[in-house]
Amino acid sequence: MSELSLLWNAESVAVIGATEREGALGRKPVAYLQRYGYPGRILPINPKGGTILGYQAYPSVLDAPGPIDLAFIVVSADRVPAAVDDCVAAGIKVAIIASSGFAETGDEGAALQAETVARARAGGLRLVGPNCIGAVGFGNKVMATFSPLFSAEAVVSLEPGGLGIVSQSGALGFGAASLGIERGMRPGWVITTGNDADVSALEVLAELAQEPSCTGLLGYLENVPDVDALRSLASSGKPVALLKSGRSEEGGRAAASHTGALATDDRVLDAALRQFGIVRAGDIDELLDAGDAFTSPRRPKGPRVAVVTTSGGSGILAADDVVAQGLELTPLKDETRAALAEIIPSFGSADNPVDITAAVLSDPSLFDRSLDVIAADDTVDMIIGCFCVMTDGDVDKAVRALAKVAEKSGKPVLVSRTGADFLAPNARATLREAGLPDYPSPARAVRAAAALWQVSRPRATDSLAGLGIATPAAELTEPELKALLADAGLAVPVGRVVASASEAKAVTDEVGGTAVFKAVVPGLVHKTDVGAVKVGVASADAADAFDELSAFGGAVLVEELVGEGVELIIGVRTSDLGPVLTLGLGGIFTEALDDATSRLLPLAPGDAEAMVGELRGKALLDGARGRAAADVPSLVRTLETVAALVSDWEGGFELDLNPVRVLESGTKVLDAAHVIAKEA
Ligand SMILES: CC(=O)SCCNC(=O)CCNC(=O)[C@H](O)C(C)(C)COP(=O)(O)OP(=O)(O)OC[C@H]1O[C@@H](n2cnc3c(N)ncnc32)[C@H](O)[C@@H]1OP(=O)(O)O
Repeated sequence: MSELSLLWNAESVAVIGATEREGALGRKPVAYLQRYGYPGRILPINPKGGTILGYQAYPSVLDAPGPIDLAFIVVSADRVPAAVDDCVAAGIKVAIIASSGFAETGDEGAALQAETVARARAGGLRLVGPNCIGAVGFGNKVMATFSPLFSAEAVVSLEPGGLGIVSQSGALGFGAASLGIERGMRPGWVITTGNDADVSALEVLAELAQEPSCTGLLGYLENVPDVDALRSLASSGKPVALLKSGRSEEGGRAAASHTGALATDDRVLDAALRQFGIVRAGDIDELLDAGDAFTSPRRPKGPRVAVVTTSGGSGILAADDVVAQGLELTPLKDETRAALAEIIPSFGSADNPVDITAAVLSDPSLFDRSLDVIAADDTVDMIIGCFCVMTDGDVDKAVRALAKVAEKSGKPVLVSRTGADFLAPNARATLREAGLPDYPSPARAVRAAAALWQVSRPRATDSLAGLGIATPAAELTEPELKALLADAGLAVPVGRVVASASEAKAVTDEVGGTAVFKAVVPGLVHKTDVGAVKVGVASADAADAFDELSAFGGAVLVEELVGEGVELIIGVRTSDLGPVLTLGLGGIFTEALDDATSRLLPLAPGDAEAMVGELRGKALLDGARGRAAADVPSLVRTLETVAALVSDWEGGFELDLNPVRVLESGTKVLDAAHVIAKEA
């Protein structure tokens, strides 16, 4: 058992700063442990000793009978380091520091925090917090918190479930948990980690994921997550949704390259979470909605959705959302549609979204018959039932049919129910008991379905091999970089650096009589903007072009004029999460088009192909408007080669291949720049 799991398995809890003083935060953990019937030992710590809420109090953890599994520290910040020393001396392995007054307050608090963490680490004590509201493991009734949530009757009588909620923000964590409980969710754990000074929220999530009874995890993070911890969390196989604040920092980071502008840390996090099969929630509702979807044990085998509705309007809204969320609205098989046409009234629709109409209210068998046919269609991976105003009686009938079909088919069934609770006061409970996630709008139901697909889709685990080419020691000029790219197996234009006008003419003739001339000036990234590139120089003009570009003070590169194709950018930059590969459409116009996709490296098989597929303008590669199709397989190989090339490079660089031109046959890197980032 890892020490972190003591947060919910502790058989003894010391409350340092426990007091009987009414209203004091140090009273609450003792009162909650007592009220919830904590079966372990409760050890109030207070210099005055005596008894607190009937329990023997001790002046220090060193005076209390050991072993002590968990300490909850709730004394003023200046007293915390000494309390931590005592915990170390008493052999305690995990302490929660609820006290505020640390890094969140400024430099002095940060120093106090660093000192506290250093003492704990030296003594083998893990610290949760400071500036948090504690941790709760419902199963073992470990209520190490002062959150007022636990004084509510609804929570005292809560039967614990398998959902874990972990939040850096204490108030938000318990606030979200309270909203979840109000909906009927049954969390098993709520853990808050405050400043994440030692133990991070992500580490707690990864630890909870190891609990056999944990069925899903929701997290709120403020810090940029550690990529290895994310990977290990993802590899647990438990469904996870994360809400990460700080999106607005997007674009705030100054970047030397186009890739830097396209792959901001927030976008990289989006890409990483997608890659790892973790849901990124946009707000608290979405987080809880995903949590509700996770509680159903059924997982979709694919992204194809059938919408069944009694309301044409909500069916159409759901269909729009299915597409917007990247799911697929299955057209259904011919035989399914034919069978539905026999069942559904003529004013309904046997096409997806399937409208069984309000006639179902007088003939509930319509539910069973139509759902049976839909669920049996193997082009259907998930079913979303969209209903509007319903009474409890209507809900009962729908739920019976929906639960039966979910059970029989093993396919997830989600419900959108647009109508007030006062019309159907028992509906929420009925749906929850039947294991059917229930949402107030088609958009929220579909978003939850997308979350379910995100955590269920197969993920490649192997990664592609590296090429073993070492990090360039310094920023390379374009010809040097192209030579390195060519060594790695990438196609670059034929050509070379020339030393004289006559050599410039000779190379122009060698490459076909018309060439591209470029000034080679170290540090000059956007050459076209300053006239340092001449495209389509004829042999007769080679000498003049050479003289003109020599004026930039560097060497001159003469290259073949590469034919028409689709221009893209391929870039790699190191982010807080590690190296990230970005593919963007548009070459030099890529920032304006903002059509880009990223993956953390290393790539797994299939990733490069998926990236190409994610471009909104992918149709350009397929040969839009009568143009020849571009060589997509060669583009995929190019991406994989770039990923393999940089796999052994150390952090702190940006590599821009821009433009990369995909031809009818082959893909060529027309220009490339390598920048060593100022701050690695
Ligand atoms: C909101 C969010 O989302 S996250 C933020 C979460 N955290 C918070 O909100 C906490 C904010 N408040 C604080 O940080 C405060 O400093 C608190 C609540 C931790 C402590 O407040 P104070 O009452 O000033 O603490 P203080 O250190 O004086 O003592 C508390 C009790 O511990 C006792 N105590 C003092 N020293 C010790 C010690 N070394 N060991 C044990 N008990 C001690 C005190 O005697 C007192 O008990 P008493 O009232 O019976 O005499």
